[in-house]
Amino acid sequence: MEVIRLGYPHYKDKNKLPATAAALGYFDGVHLGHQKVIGNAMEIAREKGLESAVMTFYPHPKAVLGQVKQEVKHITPLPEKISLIEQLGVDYLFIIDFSTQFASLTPQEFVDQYIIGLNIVHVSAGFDYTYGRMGKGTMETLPFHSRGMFSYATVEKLAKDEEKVSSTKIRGLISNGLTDEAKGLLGRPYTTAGIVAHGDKRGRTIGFPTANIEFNDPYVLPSPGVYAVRVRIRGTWYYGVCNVGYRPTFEIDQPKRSFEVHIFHFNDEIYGEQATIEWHKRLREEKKFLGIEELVAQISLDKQRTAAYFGISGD
Ligand SMILES: Cc1cc2nc3c(=O)[nH]c(=O)nc-3n(C[C@H](O)[C@H](O)[C@H](O)COP(=O)(O)O)c2cc1C
Ligand SMILES: Nc1ncnc2c1ncn2[C@@H]1O[C@H](COP(=O)(O)OP(=O)(O)OP(=O)(O)O)[C@@H](O)[C@H]1O
Repeated sequence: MEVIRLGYPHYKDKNKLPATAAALGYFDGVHLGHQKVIGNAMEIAREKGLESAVMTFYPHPKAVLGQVKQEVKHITPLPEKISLIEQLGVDYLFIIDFSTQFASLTPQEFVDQYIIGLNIVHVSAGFDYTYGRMGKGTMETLPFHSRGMFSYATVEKLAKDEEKVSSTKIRGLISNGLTDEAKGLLGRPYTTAGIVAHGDKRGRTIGFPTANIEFNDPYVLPSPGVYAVRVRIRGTWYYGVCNVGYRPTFEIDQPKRSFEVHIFHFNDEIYGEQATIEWHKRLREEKKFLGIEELVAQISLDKQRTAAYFGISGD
């Protein structure tokens, strides 16, 4: 897949770009609804003998337009979005630098400069796609703005339990601990990539060594609790059980949520290495135990439940 980054204005010569069928949207999460839209563009590309493309934006429009104060939390920070779109088999990815100048283009200017001007000859987008200043352009206005220069397909809503599959919905599920439901809308388990940091080394003393994972990318993170997970280290997936939270039993008053995974059948020294957590099922809330013995008994149970969930041996 060729990645083409563009600003505003852009200086691409339309005649040097292949004719593409492109899917348009922000695509955080590359969820099943997004896959339907991208799949539609790829199918039409095949039928019409075009290259397939996706057009997305960076950073998030809400961050640029000042609708959210903090950094926008993502299901898939940009590198992961790129890799997932590539895995779908898309030929070209246009990433437009979303600036206030770009956002102030009228719908017609956006269409002229970023659709017709990029040699996109077919557009696939969802029923609720909007474009141009204040999102004034919609799939109803697209025929008018197209000037007859490209074809278009409106992809119908993909819903689950009568609710639209959306990035917003999935972010809500993850931050409420419903990672198994998020899996059903993403079409794959939710993953977050981080680095193994030094913890307090208390885990070893209680018989359950843990890897303390720090996430530097702006991920939506699961709520406090204990989760059945898989962890990828040096290219190998392991099963594990992860505690998310503040470890109230130790009354350490830590301000930051920690992510500690006890990895099954694993003893290597991995500080500073990359670790990707694949979030499966939340098993329980994080609790304050009266003593270490109670905590240890509970962690043994958590391990057993995790093993049962994955259908593996619990030793
Ligand atoms: C599966 C699992 C469940 C845990 N559940 C809790 C809990 O409910 N409450 C709590 O205070 N700590 C809980 N812990 C966190 C332990 O307190 C933590 O692993 C210990 O403090 C070691 O941390 P350290 O290696 O950073 O020193 C859990 C840890 C694991 C691995
Ligand atoms: N469930 C869905 N069914 C059909 N099309 C969808 C669906 N979800 C998104 N799309 C389309 O996919 C493209 C990307 O959408 P967008 O990035 O806005 O995702 P979203 O999940 O709708 O996000 P948000 O929750 O922020 O509204 C758009 O063309 C949009 O219309």
